[in-house]
Amino acid sequence: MSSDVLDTLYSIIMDRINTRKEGSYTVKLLEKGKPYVARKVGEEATEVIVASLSEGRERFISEVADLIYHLFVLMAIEGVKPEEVYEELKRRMK
Ligand SMILES: N=c1c2ncn([C@@H]3O[C@H](COP(=O)(O)OP(=O)(O)OP(=O)(O)O)[C@@H](O)[C@H]3O)c2ncn1[C@@H]1O[C@H](COP(=O)(O)O)[C@@H](O)[C@H]1O
Repeated sequence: MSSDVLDTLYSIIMDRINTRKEGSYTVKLLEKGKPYVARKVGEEATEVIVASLSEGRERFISEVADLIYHLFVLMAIEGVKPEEVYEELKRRMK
């Protein structure tokens, strides 16, 4: 997965948060609050597990994408940029 795609996704999420664009799912999530978004990340992770165990490759890819999107919305709420996570991952590289 290219980090360009992840960086672009994060930029779009930040744009939605800053402009409060009408009809935006990201804004809808934001309005529900951090605990809701955090729970949503948990739900999406569970859906990844179910897809992995019983729903096939395409469904698994789709659920991973859902998880990444919701995780990025939670990161935006926490004020954590993807670069900070990349740095942490790089630090762990052996
Ligand atoms: N990558 C995504 C993305 N992945 C998943 N989703 C949404 O996440 C939801 C997940 O589905 P669920 O069934 O779990 O949730 P739901 O029943 O729709 O909603 P809940 O009431 O449970 O919260 C769906 O509504 C999807 O449309 C996404 N929504 C937006 N994006 C990206 O975010 C950008 C901004 O989107 P908007 O904020 O909608 O403009 C888009 O350009 C995309 O790049």
